[in-house]
Amino acid sequence: MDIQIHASAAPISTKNIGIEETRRSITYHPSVWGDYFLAYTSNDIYEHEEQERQRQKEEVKNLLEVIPDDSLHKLDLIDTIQCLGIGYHFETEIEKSLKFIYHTCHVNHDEQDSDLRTIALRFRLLRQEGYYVSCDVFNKFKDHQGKFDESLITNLQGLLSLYEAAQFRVHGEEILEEALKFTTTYLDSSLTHMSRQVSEALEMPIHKTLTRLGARNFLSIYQQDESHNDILLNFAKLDFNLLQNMHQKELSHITRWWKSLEFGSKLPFARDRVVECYFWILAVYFEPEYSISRKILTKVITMFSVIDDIYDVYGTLDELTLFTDATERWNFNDMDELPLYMKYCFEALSDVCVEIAEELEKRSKGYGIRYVIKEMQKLLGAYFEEAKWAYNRHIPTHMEEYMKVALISSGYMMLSTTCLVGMGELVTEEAFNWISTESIAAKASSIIARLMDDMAGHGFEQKVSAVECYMNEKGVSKEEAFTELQKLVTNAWKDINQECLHQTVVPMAILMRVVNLARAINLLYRDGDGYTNSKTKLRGLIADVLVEPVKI
Ligand SMILES: CC(C)=CCC/C(C)=C/CC/C(C)=C/COP(=O)(O)OP(=O)(O)O
Repeated sequence: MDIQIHASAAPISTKNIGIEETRRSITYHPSVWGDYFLAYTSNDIYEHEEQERQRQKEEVKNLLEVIPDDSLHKLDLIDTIQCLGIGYHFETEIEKSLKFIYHTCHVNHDEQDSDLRTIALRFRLLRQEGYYVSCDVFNKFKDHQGKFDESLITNLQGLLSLYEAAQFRVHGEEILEEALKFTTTYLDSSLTHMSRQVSEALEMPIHKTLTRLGARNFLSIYQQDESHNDILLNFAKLDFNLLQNMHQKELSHITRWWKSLEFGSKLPFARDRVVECYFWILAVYFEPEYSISRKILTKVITMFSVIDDIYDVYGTLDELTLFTDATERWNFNDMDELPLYMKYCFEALSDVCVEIAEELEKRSKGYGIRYVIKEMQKLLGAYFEEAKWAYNRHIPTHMEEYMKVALISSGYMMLSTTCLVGMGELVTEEAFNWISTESIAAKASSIIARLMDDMAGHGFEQKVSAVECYMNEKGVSKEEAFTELQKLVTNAWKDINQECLHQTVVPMAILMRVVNLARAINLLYRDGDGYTNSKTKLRGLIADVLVEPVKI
């Protein structure tokens, strides 16, 4: 762990004590990347590479057209295309095929002659697309005692497919709970030629995998598979590298913005994690059409990382009161009372908001800025509430009291709302309204973010967390609290799965941003706070996606 908490860390009353002595302080490790990405200014994609991409894309499209929708090969082809991270090129074709597959498998009840692998694969591909398929399709794999048939344990492909399908379970689907236990037990103990694929799946199922990381891993697994298709493999490699080029260039631009703020000298106490923030947002959208969204959301999350450090670490209670008041009024002319470091921060945040407003105006969606700023203000208010708890050494007596504030302070409601910016025609006032008030998935994603962050930070973060609240309220041990909070995280995933099966007022493309936010937090926080301590695991993941090209 690379965080050092200084001796004067405990929050204390500021009365009669010099401001500097009352400040909490934590030393974070410096940026892993520094100016590394600045160099990628002009790695333009050459015309001949773009032409080659188009040519190869047509070949893959032909494959999709040639294989009929009622053939089992079609399921495999769609799955491979999606795992290789190139599904975004063929959304229309895949959507059309899955629609056909959904209607025919429903109407014909033709499950009788399909094996476990096929049924589970079809189930997953359809649920991924938002189609409800009953989990009763797995009943036939149970024995007369109502348990999964032991003979299935030699069918590794089937088990793996069932394991991946079970990730899409919603509340009350007992058979999928059993399926998950059954498959995990046997996959865990399997040692076969499939072992790399199995161990990667156990580590991170497809449902929770970030598209770019998943593509990178699957590319090497697929390449080693003797039955691989060269058309798919070559296109996926080329596309991976061309996208990487584009992302590097964006990151160069964002690094320049970050350096221009000079926070390293103006707010030296704050975490310097702009590259990690970009990676976080790349998980939310990686496609070329969302370049502006990525730029904006990376700036927003980077700003809130600094602001989080102001509230959690550096700011005194008096300063935080002034800052919260000023941001509540959102008036940049009345910053005189703020300490200089807060002025710098507020100015930078305001500039980002002006950029957001301009972007929305360009597309005649000017109303969106109201929603964005309102969510930011709610977030700042929640940060302030938590700072007061810390200063007053208050631990909420009930989880309900804590979660009311902590769900907002997770920042995920604000990010879910702001991620609509730059999403073009998909964005409507209804969508803004729905995400910020009604979406079950956005709330679930916030629960996942808050609880995973609290479990990861337990024991060394100085702020109140769900772990202490739960232990206090229920009178249980830390271990029991972790088990229960983990269950809440699992349930939140079921909420997300459920909402993705309903026809909501927003298109699936919007809902997927919220799902992707949950995937990002799961990756970054499941083995501790991988964001703050980004020198080890996260550094490698960033290198895989943003530094190392795939060997052609
Ligand atoms: C993890 C999380 C809740 C992320 C929400 C998204 C968001 C606004 C990210 C900005 C960076 C940030 C505050 C990371 C969490 O730091 P931290 O672990 O110090 O967060 P905390 O102060 O809320 O515990």
